[in-house]
Amino acid sequence: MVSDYKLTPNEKNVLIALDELRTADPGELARKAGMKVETAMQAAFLLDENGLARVDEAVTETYELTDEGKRYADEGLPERQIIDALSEPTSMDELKEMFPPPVVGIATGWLRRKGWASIEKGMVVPTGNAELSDDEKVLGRFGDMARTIGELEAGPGLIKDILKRKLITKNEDKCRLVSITSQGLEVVAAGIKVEEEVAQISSEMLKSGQWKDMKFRSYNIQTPPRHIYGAKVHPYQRLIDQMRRIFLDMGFTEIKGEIVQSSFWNFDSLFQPQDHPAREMQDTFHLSSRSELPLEYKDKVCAMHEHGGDIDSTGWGGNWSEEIACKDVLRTHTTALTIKYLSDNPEPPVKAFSIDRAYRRETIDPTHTPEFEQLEGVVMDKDMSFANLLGCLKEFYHRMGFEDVRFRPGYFPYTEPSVEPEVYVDGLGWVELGGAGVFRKEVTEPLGIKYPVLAWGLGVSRLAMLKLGLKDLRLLYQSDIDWLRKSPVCQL
Ligand SMILES: N[C@@H](Cc1ccccc1)C(=O)O
Repeated sequence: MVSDYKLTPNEKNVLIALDELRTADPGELARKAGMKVETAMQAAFLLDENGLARVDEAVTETYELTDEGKRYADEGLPERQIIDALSEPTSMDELKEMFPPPVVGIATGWLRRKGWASIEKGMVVPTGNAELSDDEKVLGRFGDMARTIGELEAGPGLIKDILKRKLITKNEDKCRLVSITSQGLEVVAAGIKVEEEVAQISSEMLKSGQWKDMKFRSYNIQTPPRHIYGAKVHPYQRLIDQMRRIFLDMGFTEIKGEIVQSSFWNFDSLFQPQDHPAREMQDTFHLSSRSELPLEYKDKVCAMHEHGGDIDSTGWGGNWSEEIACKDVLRTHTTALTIKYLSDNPEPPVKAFSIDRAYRRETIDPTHTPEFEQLEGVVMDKDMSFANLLGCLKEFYHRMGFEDVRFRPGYFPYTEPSVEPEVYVDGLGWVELGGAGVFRKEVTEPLGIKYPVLAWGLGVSRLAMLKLGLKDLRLLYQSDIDWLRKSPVCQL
């Protein structure tokens, strides 16, 4: 048994109060023990842990009248209002003149159900028996207060019917009850001495020697401390920063750019045909604004699309429309940024990356959001080869902690060859993480780029899901405080 010397003065006072009350709600208990409710409950929980008291949680359900319910409680239910006004068979049309049509609509069904009237050939015929019905009795018992089902003297079926009519709402109130256990009673019976305990020693006490006669509160090193959650960087931002760091460490320059891009930079400069399905309304956010087309490139891009320009290519054929190219879109990939950057910086070497948002018309689900981050990068230099591309991506994924990386053949209108990098994750297998390739001549030539360009666009949120063990990527954007607190700062 727990002997009383281990109890704090608050626990002792609460126990003494409980000895008299036996069972009490927090307010009562605090009043009796002469302390604040929080202090009393803190002590009650400690007593509960030691088996001297019990804290129970109970849920009380109460019901309250809605505005409509209040009105009917005063004026009578629609069926009551109607039956009181009828002395003889009356047609529905007449009723609708006497009462607002919604009231008539609601009432007729109930008139029949309650046996107050029958409906015969469009006429409402009173049966002559319209005693106070159970639901009316219940409505009458509220008197403008929240009531329990017991106070309302109603069965669950009746309450359900009235809830369905939206005349009342249900509230659930949680309340606690503290009661003393037999062990607690024994402790009180054995006698409790309440002594002030000192939690902190002061220099005064030391100087005066007072401390010798004082009782000090002992430490309980078993009590789990309250969790303290320090401020920290959002886990998703932390991963983004880590990816950025890796590319900066590898000697890349970070580039930034506009979210709104012309179709020219988002699609045409990347040799994406103007009838490409990705350009359709259902895939892309189209804007009503337009941009000027860059004079130095537009004719060359046009020639490349229409007939392959001056290189050994057939182009896509047909007419390339300036009208389509100047329409603005929310960038559907960050490749729009890298291609523009390359056209501004055609001299080798170029090593650039961006980590930023892209926008596509996706229906939101656990693995899709209309806004998402991409990690885009390009390397342009003399003698760059496809093997350099694979090496670069492998290095990145290794630095992100993925040991096994492989590449599957892919297709993008702007790269040849094209690949889709995949990493191996225990329990999931190979997971695809974006696209990469070497820019086609059809892309580089009109922009005056003379050397091979290695390019990639990687999914960032997918990588974050893998690193953070998430099944739903929406969590990355929702700032769920509980998840944020629990997510560790160091990922192993
Ligand atoms: N832009 C492509 C990725 C990609 C970028 C660069 C080269 C090849 C592919 C996408 O969004 O899916």
